[in-house]
Amino acid sequence: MLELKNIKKSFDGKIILDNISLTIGDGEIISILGPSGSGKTTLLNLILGITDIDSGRLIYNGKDLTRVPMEKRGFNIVFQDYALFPNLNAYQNITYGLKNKPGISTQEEVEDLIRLLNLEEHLEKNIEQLSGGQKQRVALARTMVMKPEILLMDEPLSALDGVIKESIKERIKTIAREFHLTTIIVTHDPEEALTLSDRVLIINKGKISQFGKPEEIINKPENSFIKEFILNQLEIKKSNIFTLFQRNGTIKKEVSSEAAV
Ligand SMILES: Nc1ncnc2c1ncn2[C@@H]1O[C@H](COP(=O)(O)OP(=O)(O)OP(=O)(O)O)[C@@H](O)[C@H]1O
Repeated sequence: MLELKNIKKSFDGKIILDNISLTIGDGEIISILGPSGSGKTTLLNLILGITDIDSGRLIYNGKDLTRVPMEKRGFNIVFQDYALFPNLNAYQNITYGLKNKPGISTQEEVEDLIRLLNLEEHLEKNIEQLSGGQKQRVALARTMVMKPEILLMDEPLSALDGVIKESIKERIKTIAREFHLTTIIVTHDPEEALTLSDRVLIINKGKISQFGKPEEIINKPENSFIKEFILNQLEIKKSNIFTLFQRNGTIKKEVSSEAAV
């Protein structure tokens, strides 16, 4: 269990995160959702340990990690740009971390992960020969072989589109379930957050706006920010799709106008 207690962070005298308190259960998939500049990445970095917490406490399974350095927390991150080594092939990237911590994953476990992420055919390829989705899977495998206590992901789907996005989303869910791995994902996309996670943490201007299951957020939005910003975005998306369908003549007029309201 990961507990955040009254966490505060300022940069240059400006409060970025204000009194963040929440508890995340083992094996939960959590999305941190909010507009640009709301403090999502800062919160992820505080949990990871690359940014210091000003005040408040971070507790993992009863142990106070607030001042514990990043490398001793046992959490690991998949960065938005994947941060793969361009001079190494896919397999060398996946197993890179094992050089410093040999034996953390057995050969069999590495192979299982490669299979789970469907990377068998791509192991010999250089990084520039991989598609965005393949790079994302290599980055995920590289992080997973290190058996993180908690998996952190910063905008893992933002560089992907359509079918690839859906397939990576499913793989993240599979990995989290299979390994009973607490997974915390930053996103600015409500649809992504609501379809990927067990619970969604919505932050606005550094404060928690709502923290709940996707159905609670949809059915019981707690304040006007959730209603106006988050649900509005979903409505706009829906209505854009229907407008496009209507323009293409691929949907009946009466259905589209009802759904677009
Ligand atoms: N190292 C830093 N020094 C000074 N200000 C910072 C630093 N890191 C972040 N900030 C500021 O903190 C605020 C929150 O940034 P953060 O990156 O956490 O937001 P975000 O919600 O992840 O935004 P985005 O969706 O645009 O990535 C921003 O105003 C940003 O300029």
